Amino acid sequence: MGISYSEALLLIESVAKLHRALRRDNDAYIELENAVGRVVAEDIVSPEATPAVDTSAMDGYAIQSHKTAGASPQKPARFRVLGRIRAGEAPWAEDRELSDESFENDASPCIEIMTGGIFPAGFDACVKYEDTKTACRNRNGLASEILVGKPLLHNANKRLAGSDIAKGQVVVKAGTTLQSHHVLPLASLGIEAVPVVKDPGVAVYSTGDEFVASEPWLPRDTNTPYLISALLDMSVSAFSLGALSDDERQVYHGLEAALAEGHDMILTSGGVSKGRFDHVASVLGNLDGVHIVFHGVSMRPGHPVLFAYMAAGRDEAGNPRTIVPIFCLPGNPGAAAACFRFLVVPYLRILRSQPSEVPLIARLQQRPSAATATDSNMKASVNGHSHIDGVQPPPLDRFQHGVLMATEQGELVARPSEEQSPAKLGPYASASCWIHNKPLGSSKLDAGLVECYPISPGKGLFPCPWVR
Ligand SMILES: Nc1nc2c(c(=O)[nH]1)N[C@H]1C(S)=C(S)[C@@H](COP(=O)(O)OP(=O)(O)OC[C@H]3O[C@@H](n4cnc5c(N)ncnc54)[C@H](O)[C@@H]3O)O[C@H]1N2
Ligand code: MOO
Repeated sequence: MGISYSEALLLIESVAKLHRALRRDNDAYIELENAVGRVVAEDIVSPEATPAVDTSAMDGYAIQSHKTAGASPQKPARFRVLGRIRAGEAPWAEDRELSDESFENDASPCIEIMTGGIFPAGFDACVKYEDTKTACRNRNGLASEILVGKPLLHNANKRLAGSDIAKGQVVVKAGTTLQSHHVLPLASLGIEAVPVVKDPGVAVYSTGDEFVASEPWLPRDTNTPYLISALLDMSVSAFSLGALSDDERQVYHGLEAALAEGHDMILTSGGVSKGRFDHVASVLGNLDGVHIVFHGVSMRPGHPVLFAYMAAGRDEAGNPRTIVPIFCLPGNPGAAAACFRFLVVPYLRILRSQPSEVPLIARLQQRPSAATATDSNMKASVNGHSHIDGVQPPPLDRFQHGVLMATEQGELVARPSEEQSPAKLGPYASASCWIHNKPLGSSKLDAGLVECYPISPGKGLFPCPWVR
């Protein structure tokens, strides 16, 4: 009958945490530009405050704002231009050569300044060119005196030193998957290399005679290409080990070889249910050092799923030196996909120090026919197990693919795909989310609300077409 999905997650978490602790030494620094897609291993802390100095946010004139108090178009404040500051120039020095113009009236000083120019000491605001009038020009035709027709606030159009990132601030948290937008603050701090988690290498086997041969009447292997691409989508290295036939000895030698090859994880699909040629569970039970954690989870699809690990070597404290987790996913492609998304992905996230995913909460748009069919299924059989033995099965978690949409009222709505059979793959082409229907009474959500996750594990954003 297996265990509940929440129990399975707890077991996965405990193995993954131990595995993570054993791999921590492999974290390394890599160049910022090459780190996009990688998971940050430890908090990245700002070594300094930015910007380093006060700069101008506009092209115009650095002035003392109090000199504009009471200014109006009829009674503008008058400034004489002492000089010019460009971006990239050293800070304005008091004794720098000033304009040789002689001024006939009692104007206040100002300095022409370009966006990004270092703000000169003693001036506290920048008046944009557009808000000034030129009163006099020098021999070169440049403004030597300007008029300002409205009051300016203290610090207007000025970027203050330290106003962006503070020294010691955590800029990117450990567990973040680095994306290009993170490069903006990191590059501004001069950070050229970042600490990243060593990505695991995952080996993938298909099982089944139907995938060893190639005949027109045989189905195509969909699970291995899917698993490889979903792993790559998460920036995890993935290798196909091909297909194993439904022969017990072949399965044994195939798994034994994969375990010896030093992969960080092994995924198989097929051969874990109750069929006469389903050898994966019995083979794993006979392999040295392999411990089966669970076989069977009360989830739909995917209930035959198996999770095991091989522990190798022991340190002085008795902890294994290496752990190789083995997820044996059910053969039906929809079941393999759901088990990957909701059992393997949580394991990989812990292994890479990523926080657990936070679902979007949406209103479930249930079709009347679907609700009736689900209810009757649930009554007849939970999880493929009938109640004839009188033992109550664990509560059932259901995972459906579908589309997540936002209404014009701003409400998120999850619409399950019409067809949810684990052998039908057409609906995946238009699905954008997984919908997690928790067992009755186990969800903290209001009735009618469900948790939704991106259909692709590596993407944090949902495509959200508007409902028309
Ligand atoms: N008596 C029972 N029979 C079945 C049960 C059960 O509880 N009692 N569970 C059903 C469920 S649910 C699933 S899911 C499947 C899983 O079975 P296996 O993991 O043993 O998978 P296979 O028997 O090898 O294959 C099942 C099905 O999936 C196709 N398949 C397998 N691998 C691939 C692949 N790489 N790419 C595409 N398709 C694949 C395979 O051809 C079969 O059609 O068991 C049910 N039976
Ligand atoms: O794992 Mo099966 O495909 O639940 O239906």
